[in-house]
Amino acid sequence: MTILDVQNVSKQFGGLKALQDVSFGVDEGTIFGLMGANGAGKTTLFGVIAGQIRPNGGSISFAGKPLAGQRPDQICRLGLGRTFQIVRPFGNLTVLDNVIVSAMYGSARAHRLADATAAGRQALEDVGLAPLAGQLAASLTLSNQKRLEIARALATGARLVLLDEVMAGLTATEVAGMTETLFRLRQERGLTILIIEHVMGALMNLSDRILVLDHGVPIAMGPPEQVVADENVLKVYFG
Ligand SMILES: Nc1ncnc2c1ncn2[C@@H]1O[C@H](COP(=O)(O)OP(=O)(O)OP(=O)(O)O)[C@@H](O)[C@H]1O
Repeated sequence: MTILDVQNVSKQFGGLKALQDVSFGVDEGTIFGLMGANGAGKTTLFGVIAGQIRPNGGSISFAGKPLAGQRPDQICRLGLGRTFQIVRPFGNLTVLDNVIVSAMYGSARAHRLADATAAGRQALEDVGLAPLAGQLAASLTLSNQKRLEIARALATGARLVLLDEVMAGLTATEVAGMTETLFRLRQERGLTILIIEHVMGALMNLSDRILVLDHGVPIAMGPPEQVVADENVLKVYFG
């Protein structure tokens, strides 16, 4: 079943066409990769899907519901969460308090502190941060801050998460650990993941399907092995 349906989405910033007629569908419980050089439009596409950027054209539906005109908080409560390239935890709060705040905000609608705490603890468990629940978020390593970002998205009750470069700046061992965690989230939680990643090996390994953007234009889409052999992709990456 298609959980996210993007049809002919376009976005211009003044004269710059950041996205041109972008269409794709993401099946529930799959990992969908977004690939493209710096400035290709990947983060803009995340912003449009999450309701932070209004597109100039096209339509998006999530779990069968059109997202047009919905605010980011409304989209979040429908079960669509995102992380940002630059991690933004509440540094002065503990790891657990960070996810409790998310649980109170999102689709899980945990109004009682006990429910929010349970949802938060589960999210920390899911990303392997449970042992660090009592630490201040600011004291975490970059790798664990990225994990906390994912946990915050999960704690909102997200069924689909948009992950923006969660591998950036991590060591090879940390990348392997993160890859394993994302596979487990898909397997055990049935989570659907849309992922932007410049760490190519990880993107190829993780993704069921990949969309390649070049200056806002979709140039290839398919399974990783098909996309890396695509003539247009080779031209853009290797000239
Ligand atoms: N708010 C904005 N105002 C004007 N131009 C913007 C804005 N946001 C993005 N752009 C431009 O739109 C284009 C696409 O940017 P975007 O950040 O989506 O690319 P990206 O593929 O995510 O790049 P990166 O891999 O570097 O994060 C770029 O040329 C960028 O400069």
